[in-house]
Amino acid sequence: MRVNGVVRSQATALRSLQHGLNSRQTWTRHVCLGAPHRCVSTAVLRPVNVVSRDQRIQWQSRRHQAGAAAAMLEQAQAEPGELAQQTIIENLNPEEAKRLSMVRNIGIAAHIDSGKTTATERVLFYTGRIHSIHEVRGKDSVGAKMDSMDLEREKGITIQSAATFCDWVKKNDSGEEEKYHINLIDTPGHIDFTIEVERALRVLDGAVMILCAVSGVQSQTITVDRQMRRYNVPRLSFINKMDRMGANPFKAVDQINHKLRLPAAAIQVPIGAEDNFKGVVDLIRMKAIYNEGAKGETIRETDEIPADVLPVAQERRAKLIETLADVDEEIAELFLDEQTPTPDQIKAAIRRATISLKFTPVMMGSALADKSIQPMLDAVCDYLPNPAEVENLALDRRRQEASVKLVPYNSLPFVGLAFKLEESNFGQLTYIRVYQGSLKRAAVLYNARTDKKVKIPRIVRMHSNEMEDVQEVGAGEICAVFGVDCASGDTFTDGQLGYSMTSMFVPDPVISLSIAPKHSKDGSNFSKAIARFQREDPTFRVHFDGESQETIISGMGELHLEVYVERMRREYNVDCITGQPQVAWRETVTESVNFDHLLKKQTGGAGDYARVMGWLEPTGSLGENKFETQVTSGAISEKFLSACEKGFYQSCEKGPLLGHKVLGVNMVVNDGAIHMTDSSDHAFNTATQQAFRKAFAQANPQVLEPIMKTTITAPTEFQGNVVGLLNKRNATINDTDTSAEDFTVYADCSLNSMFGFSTQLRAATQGKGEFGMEFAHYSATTPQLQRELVAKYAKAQQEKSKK
Ligand SMILES: Nc1nc2c(ncn2[C@@H]2O[C@H](COP(=O)(O)OP(=O)(O)OP(=O)(O)O)[C@@H](O)[C@H]2O)c(=O)[nH]1
Repeated sequence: MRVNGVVRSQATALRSLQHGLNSRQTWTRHVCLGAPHRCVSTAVLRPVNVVSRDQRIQWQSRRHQAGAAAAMLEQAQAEPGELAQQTIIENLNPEEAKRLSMVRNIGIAAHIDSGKTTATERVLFYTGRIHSIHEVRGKDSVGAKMDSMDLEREKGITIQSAATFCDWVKKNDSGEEEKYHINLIDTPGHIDFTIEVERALRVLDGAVMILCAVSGVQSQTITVDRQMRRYNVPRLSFINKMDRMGANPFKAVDQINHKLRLPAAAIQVPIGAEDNFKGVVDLIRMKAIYNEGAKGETIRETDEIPADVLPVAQERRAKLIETLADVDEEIAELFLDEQTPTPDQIKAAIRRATISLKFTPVMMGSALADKSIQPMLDAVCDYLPNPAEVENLALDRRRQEASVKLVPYNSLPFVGLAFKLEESNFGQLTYIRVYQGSLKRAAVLYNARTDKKVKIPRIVRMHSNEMEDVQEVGAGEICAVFGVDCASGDTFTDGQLGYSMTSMFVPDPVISLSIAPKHSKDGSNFSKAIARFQREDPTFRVHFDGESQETIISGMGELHLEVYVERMRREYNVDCITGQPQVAWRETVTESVNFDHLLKKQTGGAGDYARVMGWLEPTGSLGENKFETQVTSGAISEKFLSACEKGFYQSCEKGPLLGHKVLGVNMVVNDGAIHMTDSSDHAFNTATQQAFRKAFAQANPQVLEPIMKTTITAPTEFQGNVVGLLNKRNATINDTDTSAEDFTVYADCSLNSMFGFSTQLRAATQGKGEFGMEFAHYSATTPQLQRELVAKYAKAQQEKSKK
């Protein structure tokens, strides 16, 4: 309570200081509110009227920030979760609150080919960041700004997320122009590049989820939905491709409600559709909005809603209010009192409900036809949170990992997260989200993981593959820095705080293949490329299999690995030979088995002697392996025990059944014996590995296979065919959503059974079906498959040993 007492008295002092500042007192007061002497004292400095007004404001703001910052830090640490950050900021520093209220950090995420890059191109054009529009796979062969990699432009897909920023000038409710600063990340749609979406959503405050007006919620929309939920990201939905034949935005709205189980309502209705799509009606203000000019750059708003659209607009407006009443108390009360909310009340309710993740407002347009992108930008500013409205937590390593709120306040000690690494022509580029404090050029930061100091020589703001140097980046913003050696997901502080932020979810790779450079002269470039890709992409893993003498790369899917092989050729001039893609099998044990193993080689010269005893057992979960020592007799020294531990973990890298990794195994060493001269680290390491192999074979070992959460969507007439395909693959169907036109099946399928599925699905649905897969968990294979795999591996081993 004492802590709270101090905080409360500081808050009171700050309120009176605030009051003083607001009433523009003639004398400044010196305020000191930090530990260890927390004091509030007044001291006459000098009459303010002898300095310029600007300087006075600067002083007041600086002094105010220092005091306020100290109190806020104290409060954020003492009472995590108790005060809304918005309240802290608004109460303590109106200038900071104003700055932050004009910042939006957003991502654009969607199913493949929904138009994310095309929409982003319009956003950049309308905000003046680019001066002409280029299409994805457009005839001018330039390609969209955000698909800067050659391979992206050729394939017409986004492979890497690209960051950019722009300023959007928007009229507020009083008709005044306000400039919003938007940091934007365009993410790939393919599940193979899902880490790009994960890390973007980890650091963004809001997102625009794009859907296709014809296809609605698709398999990858469901994955993106899951990812947005994982990081609590509020979102707007934008139904794109309203110009396409068969566009049906209301079907998509229903699907968001039913398939994603997220309350959604249209806040616009279309004027015309398909070729005749002209614009939208804003249901909040009941105005028709049209894009005019060669590239839709001029917005014309009118009160005249076409007569044929008016009934739909009225009906959908009523539906919007009804949906809001379900998720917002203020609207619910008005609804119960049979009052019609005002446009301001509706907007405020949409903002509250969107930020609290209870609702998504749905907009519609056509990026390709340059329609309705500007209202989407207005909505980003109106309904998505600013950095101060999002709760970001860190763990305080100096206080038993207590969780603390980060406050996006420039004068607080710096905390930032390195969320993405990228090699550039000027060296390694590290993308950082600044959560607290500001980042200045030449600042010295500490890496919370390694405790190493780094100096920041250069800070840039990214605009796809171009960059703009800046001296400082404020709290709540996104930037990139050069010259920082770190891993993706590292936290940086200025050394004052022992904070560390939780990182993003990194899915396990599920597919692997062997790879080698075609020509031995390319060895060094090959290694360089492999090292770089691994540093940049945590889902791309590489290991060298000593036995087969092969380099094995693993990733999220065939396309993922294909892209890296292709990038080696283009960017490093290395042609590669690759093996067949293989499932990333795992191995485990299902029973507990005791072991007592003696390694004894004492025939002349220095010998090897080590005896290890204990047991091998399943950990109970298919997670990390564990090694325990319970040697009470002193039979094995600590030094040799750590050699045993090493031997155990080495064994887990290459399981005895198939040579794949071992999961969920616990090895306990509780006794053993040493020899005065012949025992060594090497002997204990080897003895442990031998004991492991023997015990593993007796502990009813089991091959595990990756099970994929699979979502398949197709027109309803093909439901029977699709279910038939799944049954053939022994899939477990968990759920089905059926509508008049299409259906979605949610199933668990083993990855091994899904090779070639896309071709068969295409054949079974006349090319109209699509599917998405995401790793769910490992599960035991059938005994028959296990026998086949083990036999195949044993045969391959025998052949190798004959050579
Ligand atoms: N008819 C129509 N086509 C569109 C529209 N927006 C985008 N497209 C087309 O859809 C295709 C995919 O567009 P992209 O912008 O690359 O889609 P994306 O979501 O960024 O794609 P990935 O990042 O690869 O998942 C391109 O051929 C676009 O020209 C639209 O509003 N109407």
